[in-house]
Amino acid sequence: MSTTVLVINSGSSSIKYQLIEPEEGVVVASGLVERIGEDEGLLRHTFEGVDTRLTEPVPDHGAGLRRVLELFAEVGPDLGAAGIVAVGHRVVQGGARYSGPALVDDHVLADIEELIPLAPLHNPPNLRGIQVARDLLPDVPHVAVFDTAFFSDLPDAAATYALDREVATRYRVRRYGAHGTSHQYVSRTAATVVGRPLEELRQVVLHLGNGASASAVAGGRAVDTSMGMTPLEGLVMGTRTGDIDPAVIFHLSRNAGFTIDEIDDLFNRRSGLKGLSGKNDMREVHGLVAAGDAGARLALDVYAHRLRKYVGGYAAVMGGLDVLSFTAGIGENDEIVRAEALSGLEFLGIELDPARNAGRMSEPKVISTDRSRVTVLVVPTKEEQEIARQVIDLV
Ligand SMILES: Nc1ncnc2c1ncn2[C@@H]1O[C@H](COP(=O)(O)OP(=O)(O)O)[C@@H](O)[C@H]1O
Ligand SMILES: CC(=O)OP(=O)(O)O
Ligand SMILES: [Mg+2]
Repeated sequence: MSTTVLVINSGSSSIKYQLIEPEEGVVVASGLVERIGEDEGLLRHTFEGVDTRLTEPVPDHGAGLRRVLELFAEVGPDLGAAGIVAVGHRVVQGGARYSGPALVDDHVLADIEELIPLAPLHNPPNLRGIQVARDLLPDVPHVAVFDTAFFSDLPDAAATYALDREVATRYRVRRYGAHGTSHQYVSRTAATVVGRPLEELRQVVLHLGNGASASAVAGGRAVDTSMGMTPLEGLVMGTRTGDIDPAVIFHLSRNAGFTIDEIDDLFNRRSGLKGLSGKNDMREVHGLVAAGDAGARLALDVYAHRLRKYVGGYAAVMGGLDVLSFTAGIGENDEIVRAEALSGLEFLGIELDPARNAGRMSEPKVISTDRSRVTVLVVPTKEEQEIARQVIDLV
């Protein structure tokens, strides 16, 4: 029986999981619980090429994870006999304390709980996932792998808000970033794909999923990233505003009678693509655009405009650009967004090849022309496999 790691990625409304043989890079089983907390939850469990799909209410992340472990017992593989040496947990916010993975103990749990204000949508389900998994699999080590770790040594100029220093220090207000496991994996993989040393490359990574973020990676080190103190800042996302003038908060509070919680809900859950078009899924936005919907067209324009600003800004931060990679649900699958995000950036040396850009990618692929000065790639992210690798390194 080979060594396996169970990886649990508890998102704001979903749980993704994989049972992985890290040395061989083999995914033994995988699955997804979506729409947690809604009327009907969706579950998919894949083992030996067979998909088991279920629709049933999943009230919260604890219930979702218990159901996942039942599915392992019902459909296989048997977790007791699967050779699990550790469980890896994605945790979004590790604050300034964690620059690498950590063996979960009571101190680490207390830290994750204490950091909830800095990732209110993500750390609570992450914490719940760890608690339930520890109860159900008490005999193996559990490891937390933090989204913020890759950004823990961001240059001060990029990490610091121009805010009163005493207030910022006392309340730990700075930029922590997120999606770091993905940005790290993709930037390292991109160097391999272009066949050049990581140390030589100035890279931009665009992680475009439901949450979305951009990073500038110079010589393998993150030098800037678009998510800030929380995963609300930066790019336009499925339901989040990304960058917005903070004075909008004062305005809505003073002049429109919104409470702080209502503004939080508005910015995090009712904005972004959903706020502009009514749909948070990019596939549905395209459907509306094709039917001539003006709100959806504007949503796509705002989305692409924001991306172009970040690409240009990060090229300026690094004094040039060698490699740009797209990843995550939209980045891997959406040729229209990829093309619109880079249109007009020929002056930076970016030239997309329409034929190479066409279609959905499940393997790393070059999508720029041979004469493009910047090599543009699609690199499917493998957050779960990267987490498993870091877990094995630690235990
Ligand atoms: N074929 C596709 N074309 C365009 N967008 C897609 C496609 N498939 C998925 N997406 C987008 O990817 C998003 C999910 O991305 P993913 O990286 O799985 O996000 P998360 O990890 O944040 O849940 C969906 O909300 C949708 O907008
Ligand atoms: C940090 C973050 O936004 O994560 P996700 O994309 O999984 O919501
Ligand atoms: Mg994700």
